[in-house]
Amino acid sequence: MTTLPAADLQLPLFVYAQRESLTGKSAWRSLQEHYRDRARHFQLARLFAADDKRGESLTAEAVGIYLDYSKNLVTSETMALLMQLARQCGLPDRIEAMFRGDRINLTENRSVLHTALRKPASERLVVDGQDVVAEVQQVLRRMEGFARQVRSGQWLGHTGLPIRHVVNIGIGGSDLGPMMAYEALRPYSHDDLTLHFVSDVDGAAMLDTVRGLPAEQTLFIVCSKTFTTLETITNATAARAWLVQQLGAEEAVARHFVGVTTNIEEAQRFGIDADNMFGFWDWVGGRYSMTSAIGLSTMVAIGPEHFRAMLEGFHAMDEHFRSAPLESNLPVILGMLTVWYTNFFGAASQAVLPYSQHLKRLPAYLQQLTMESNGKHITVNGEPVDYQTSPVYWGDNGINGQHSFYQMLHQGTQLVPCDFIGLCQPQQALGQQHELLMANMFAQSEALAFGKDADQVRQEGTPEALVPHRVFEGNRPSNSMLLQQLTPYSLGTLVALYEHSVFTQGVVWNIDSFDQWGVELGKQLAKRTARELIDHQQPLHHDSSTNALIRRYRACSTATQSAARRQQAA
Ligand SMILES: O=P(O)(O)OC[C@H]1O[C@](O)(CO)[C@@H](O)[C@@H]1O
Repeated sequence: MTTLPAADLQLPLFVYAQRESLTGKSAWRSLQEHYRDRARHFQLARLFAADDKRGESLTAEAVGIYLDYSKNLVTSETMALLMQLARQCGLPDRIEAMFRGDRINLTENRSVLHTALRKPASERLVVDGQDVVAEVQQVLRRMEGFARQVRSGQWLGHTGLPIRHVVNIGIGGSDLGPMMAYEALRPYSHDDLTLHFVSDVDGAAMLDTVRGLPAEQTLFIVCSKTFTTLETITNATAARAWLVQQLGAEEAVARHFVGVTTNIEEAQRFGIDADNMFGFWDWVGGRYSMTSAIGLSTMVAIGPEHFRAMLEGFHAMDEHFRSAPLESNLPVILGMLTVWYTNFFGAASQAVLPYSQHLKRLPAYLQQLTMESNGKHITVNGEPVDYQTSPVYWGDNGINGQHSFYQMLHQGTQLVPCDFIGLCQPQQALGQQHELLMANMFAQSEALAFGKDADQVRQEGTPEALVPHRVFEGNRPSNSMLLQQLTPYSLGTLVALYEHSVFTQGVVWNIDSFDQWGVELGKQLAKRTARELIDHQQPLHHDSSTNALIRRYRACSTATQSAARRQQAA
């Protein structure tokens, strides 16, 4: 955690703080009027009936992603007002400031340069006297050398055997991106290598993973930006003990552990060899780090060439975000639509529904990206907001969702804008199953938008008593995104699309999307509580609920331990 002297914060705050509150801006007030007088009465069926080109005009396309936002509760007037709001919030300048390396992470006084991680090697970006692109490329080349050795079987374990299993130990941004990418790009993965991910400090996670793994062919990649995260260090310590016990030699650690971190000293203290360390920089936020060395497991799985293709996809979307007019800028459109539903329709959540088995971890990845970034109620000026910020992002593989929570999307009482994501071509075809999959995606967005009225239900011969139950009101908004195919490149474009949508929202809400102070208190309390759970003599000074829970836990665990001892003795 960085604690900054107040003086350090003066300059950036002065530059970026918005003097006029969001709700005082003229575009905000125009949107309020627009909502009150017109938009809250919008009916998608009527909007489509009035304009037979709507399904083609309210679309945008860039770097291989086709975005259809016509099934949203908007008109071209709404979109124009939203873009006006984005401009009044200074979005174009803020985009430039981020790409330039200004310290836009105000509360930590840091640049935000994940976009530099995917810049082509031929470019330069000098920040604080350092060419960050050159530094990035240097680490990438080391990662490539290492990945090639592991993939080709040249990197040998302690007993001289090649690596067959790679265990990524990390949590949050040091886990979710690599895990999501591994799932998404399985068809690109090396046949002889299996990746595993351990994040949870629940011992079951590590035990389940190592059970049956051949230690002599297993490599652990310990990923932690700070190298102080309790869960990761605890799991890495357990993994090291397991390895040493299995192979009977402390020296084995050098061939079976690599570290990815910004905190080289701490990783060395842990026992990771300097040669086995891959660094990155404090200007890469954890949830924005899958294109840094945190992506080492991804690179080992899919190979350096595919990893570079993924970086190119990210970069293509970065450039689009930086240069396209706001009106046709995919991340801006997506971000401003979220602002529209959150702040004017009062939507509290946003569903992400990929129609792709391989994108099944995308919603989990996006939960951290969106909510750790924008789940805040204090503006960069240090004042509480008087409007809502991040909605709850949630979702699952769309087809599975249809048989689980879509009932609520269609007939529940809450408005839940949906992002449908589909592919024109499957990674691997199986008969006509892809057509069936995509038919479902198109059908769901159509059903949500247009529903089915009582007359239609009656015409189907439905008994009168059931009619109200079988009516679909429709008018439920969604975006549909089509990618040609799921490739390393297109995955990069998709993830960068959401990164920049989150940025857009954060700029409008005038919050720092790049800190995460809200995770600290729980961590501090857990440390103290862990001591109390281990040492039952420690006095308890919590509230009465927490004290009672701890006492109950102590009693249960003591009883279980005594029973286990009795069983052993018998
Ligand atoms: O990579 P680290 O430093 O272990 O942090 C892991 C995760 O923990 C968090 O700091 C939240 O506690 C995330 O922002 C981060 O991605």
